[in-house]
Amino acid sequence: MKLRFTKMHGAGNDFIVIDAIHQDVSFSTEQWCRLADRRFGIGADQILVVERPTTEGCDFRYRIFNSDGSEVEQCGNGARAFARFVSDKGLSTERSIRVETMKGIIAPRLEEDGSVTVDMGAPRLEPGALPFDSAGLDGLLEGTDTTWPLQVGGKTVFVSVVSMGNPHAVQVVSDVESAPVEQTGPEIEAHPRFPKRVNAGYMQVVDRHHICLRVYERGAGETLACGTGACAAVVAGIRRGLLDSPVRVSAQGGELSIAWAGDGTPVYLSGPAVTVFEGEIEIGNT
Ligand SMILES: N[C@H](CCC[C@H](N)C(=O)O)C(=O)O
Repeated sequence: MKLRFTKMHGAGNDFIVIDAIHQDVSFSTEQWCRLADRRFGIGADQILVVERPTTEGCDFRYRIFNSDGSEVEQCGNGARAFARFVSDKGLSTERSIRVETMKGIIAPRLEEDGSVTVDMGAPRLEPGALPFDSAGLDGLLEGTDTTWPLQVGGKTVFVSVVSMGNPHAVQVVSDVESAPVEQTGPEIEAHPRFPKRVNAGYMQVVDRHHICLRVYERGAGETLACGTGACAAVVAGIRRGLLDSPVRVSAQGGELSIAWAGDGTPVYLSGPAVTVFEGEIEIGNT
């Protein structure tokens, strides 16, 4: 079958976006992987699928597939691209929309300056939300209840665990450029204390309103930016008394802005959403 798609990115985190309202899109894991493959397919970190809503009061349903074919709960950079896509394609005439995901409802808003701001919902910090197996660990590091000692590469690293719908383990490093992302990212992603795996964040605190961040993403490897990773890092930094909202997040692919007013309130993610090209691809039946 011929599949129409749009290639997009948000701060270098790149996506294939598919209108599944006007196309039949029910692919196997292998087909998702082939589409995302940078040599045998189109190439992307994630594939974003636009569907009709199943929840009252929502405008769309938003499904997310990592490049390894795994379907996941949330994608922050993708939410901005999603909002730009449905507007540009005339699927919505509203500047603000409500979108249901596997884990909750998000609300992207198209801004006058071309950026997109997303209400990503409230973070969850209890280990069971990720899930994270904290059995036998003494998590109260520096008086926080989000930071836990994790055995990685024969050493103990202290990670803050935050769920933005999807799971994040964020550590503070002195310099992101020299952080062991490639060496320890895969081990943290697949760590047995994260039964559904985890996104591994490495955050350098520049000042109380600015961090640099790298993320080794679950199911995709290191990406040039990670929206939910930026949310999780700022939440962790604020709770550890290192940051004050709003926070500028410098990723390798661009800048994001995060605002959070504290426990029980939503995290707001702002940043770019760029269309790169439109395309069609012939995809086999298996
Ligand atoms: N790899 C993530 C999904 C994509 C998140 C990221 N691209 C973002 O912008 O939030 C996971 O498996 O939870």
